[in-house]
Amino acid sequence: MVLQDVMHLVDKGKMLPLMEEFYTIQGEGFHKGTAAYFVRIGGCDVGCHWCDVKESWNAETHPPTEIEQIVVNATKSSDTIVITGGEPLTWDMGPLTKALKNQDLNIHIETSGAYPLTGIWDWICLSPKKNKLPVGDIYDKAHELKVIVYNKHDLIFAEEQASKINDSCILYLQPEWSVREKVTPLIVDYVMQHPKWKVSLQTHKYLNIP
Ligand SMILES: C[S@@+](CC[C@H](N)C(=O)[O-])C[C@H]1O[C@@H](n2cnc3c(N)ncnc32)[C@H](O)[C@@H]1O
Ligand SMILES: Nc1nc2[nH]cc(C(=O)O)c2c(=O)[nH]1
Ligand code: SF4
Ligand SMILES: [Mg+2]
Repeated sequence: MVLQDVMHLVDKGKMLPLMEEFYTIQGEGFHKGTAAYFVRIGGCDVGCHWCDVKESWNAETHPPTEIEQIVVNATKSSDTIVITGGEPLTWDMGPLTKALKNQDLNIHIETSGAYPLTGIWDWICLSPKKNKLPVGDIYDKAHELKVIVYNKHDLIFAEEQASKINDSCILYLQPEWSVREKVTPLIVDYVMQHPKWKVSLQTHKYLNIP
């Protein structure tokens, strides 16, 4: 396929820069402990300095992959597919999620919400970032809000974000991994004093799984 055709298909969400796919246990948030097939799409310009997948940022380093291929692989492994990245909403998620839905799969997204919400989702995990805030109506649609806590100020940011979210949304505070020993006690105290929040840990890192 010539480059122009590939770019056109990526633009339409029919091909996506695929970084990796793996069958594992959802480590974070509401569905932690549940087996799921992860699809990691390359490309993100949000620039979190503590991001644990910086290799995902440059979309050009990840091969444009036909969504049909992603669906074939996903169908073999699990009923639950987690689309993550990178920032999946960099791309049009309509075609991929429609194709996965046709296979009767549960489709979850991990997103910063920095770009408009596209696609059909059974579960939306919104993890907002200060340097590129969520856009559009994702605050009305998110099922869980997962704020990463790197320092004390992030608790103020968490409350600002919670004030914008829908009433059914489940609220999580998750320690930033590199400072977990310092911030986890802060989060524990905060959740006991503000019990509308729950603690989320990156349990896959404790389990030594992807
Ligand atoms: C790598 S991101 C990809 C999806 C999307 N770009 C986002 O940020 O939501 C997946 C999840 O990991 C979280 N995360 C990334 N780096 C982390 C770190 N160092 N410690 C804790 N959580 C982290 C993100 O906030 C997000 O909830
Ligand atoms: N096991 C596992 N659970 C996760 N939950 C969210 C992840 C992500 O990187 O989006 C992730 C991940 O990378 N691995
Ligand atoms: S938005 Fe997500 S992928 Fe992008 S830098 Fe932040 S944590 Fe990493
Ligand atoms: Mg991860």
